[in-house]
Amino acid sequence: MGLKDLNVSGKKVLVRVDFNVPLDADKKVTDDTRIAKAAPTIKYLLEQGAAVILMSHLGRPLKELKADGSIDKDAFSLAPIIPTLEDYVGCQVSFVEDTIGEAAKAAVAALEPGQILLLENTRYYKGEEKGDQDLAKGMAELADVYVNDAFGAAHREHASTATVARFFDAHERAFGFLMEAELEGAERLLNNPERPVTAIVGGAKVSDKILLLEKLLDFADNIIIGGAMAYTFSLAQGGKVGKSLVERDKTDTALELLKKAEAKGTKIHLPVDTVVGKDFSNETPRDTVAAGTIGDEWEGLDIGPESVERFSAVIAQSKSILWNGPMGVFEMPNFAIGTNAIAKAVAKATKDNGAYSLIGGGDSVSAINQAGLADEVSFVSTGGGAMLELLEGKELPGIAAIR
Ligand SMILES: Nc1ncnc2c1ncn2[C@@H]1O[C@H](COP(=O)(O)OP(=O)(O)O)[C@@H](O)[C@H]1O
Ligand SMILES: O=C(OP(=O)(O)O)[C@H](O)COP(=O)(O)O
Repeated sequence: MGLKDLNVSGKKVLVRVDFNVPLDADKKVTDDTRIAKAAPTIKYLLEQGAAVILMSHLGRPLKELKADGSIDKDAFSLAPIIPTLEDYVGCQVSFVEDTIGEAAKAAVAALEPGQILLLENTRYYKGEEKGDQDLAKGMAELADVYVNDAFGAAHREHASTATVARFFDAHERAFGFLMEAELEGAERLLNNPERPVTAIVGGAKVSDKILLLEKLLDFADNIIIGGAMAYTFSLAQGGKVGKSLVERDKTDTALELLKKAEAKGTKIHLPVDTVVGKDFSNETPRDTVAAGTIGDEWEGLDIGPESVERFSAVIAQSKSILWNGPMGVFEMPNFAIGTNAIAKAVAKATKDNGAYSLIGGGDSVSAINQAGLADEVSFVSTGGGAMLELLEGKELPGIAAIR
């Protein structure tokens, strides 16, 4: 059922959004794409006379607990995003410091049609990531209607993205406008993409994404690997990776992937050089070294110039391009050069070669915005892992639950 088919007038509508946005040290939103893209659904619901209850996760609070084992509420509260959200929806947003329970119920009871309430981070509850029934029931009790517009989290079978939908009848649940647009954006890559197809994968979520790469072998002609992902491959091939971010238990997976790629005729392109730093800061001393020769005191923070040249040549030949995951720590200007150069190469292939280019992922979108090239690619997706899994041919849990 589409959003416009729902009867929402005078109803309380629970909307799962993905407001997992990057925040700086002052808690300012540094890239508001996910908020901007969720706004049309929220505004439509308000115009129809609904009271809107928003819920989202932010980061991974249970994986980064404080020393005393408690949740770091200064780091993971959704409250700091409110000013940005208010700018986009054009009205005040109230906030409750819980996702379910008495405080949330009271805040919802006070909510009038045309008003918005934001619930606190869904991941403060252990049950969220387990898809817990009781937690989902607590969420469902707050509303008459459920809308899922959190494409970026649609690959997670969590209480707020999947389980909760099952507490609503078919005429009480729908996708939001962003979710619909994302599915359309993926369509062109899913259905007979023009070849060669090149997937560019980088970023930091190595264990999340390394298994997805195997599925991409069926889909892509070329896979370019950069970011932290590349060091796990380098280590697997016997290279020295110093202090670089690696996942040692994934080296066998990496080697198997290289073998399978060869058997399937998919070309894997790994960096041949890397920019290293002494520590994880912009001002740290830096150097460029051959891949696999990183000294013990150094960590890889960007791809090097020779890799940029080789990757750009592959991108220039491509007719369909999927990119998730920055090539380096682009948040630090000294290590953003590789990511910016690849962004330029993707924009150029789109313009000169008529390639269809899709870029997805919270940080990847932030990187393309930072490079000033978001308008020069074909489609900017709010999902990274979600988009990769969709293109893998999976029905995402967040989508299945609505359907
Ligand atoms: N070599 C590297 N070492 C450490 N972190 C890296 C490296 N390269 C990229 N990153 C980090 O990866 C993060 C993005 O990863 P990820 O979450 O997988 O991407 P997305 O949000 O686009 O899906 C960025 O914050 C970036 O700084
Ligand atoms: O940022 C997200 O994913 P992405 O990094 O793949 O774009 C989503 O909000 C999902 O977050 P998660 O990977 O912690 O489940």
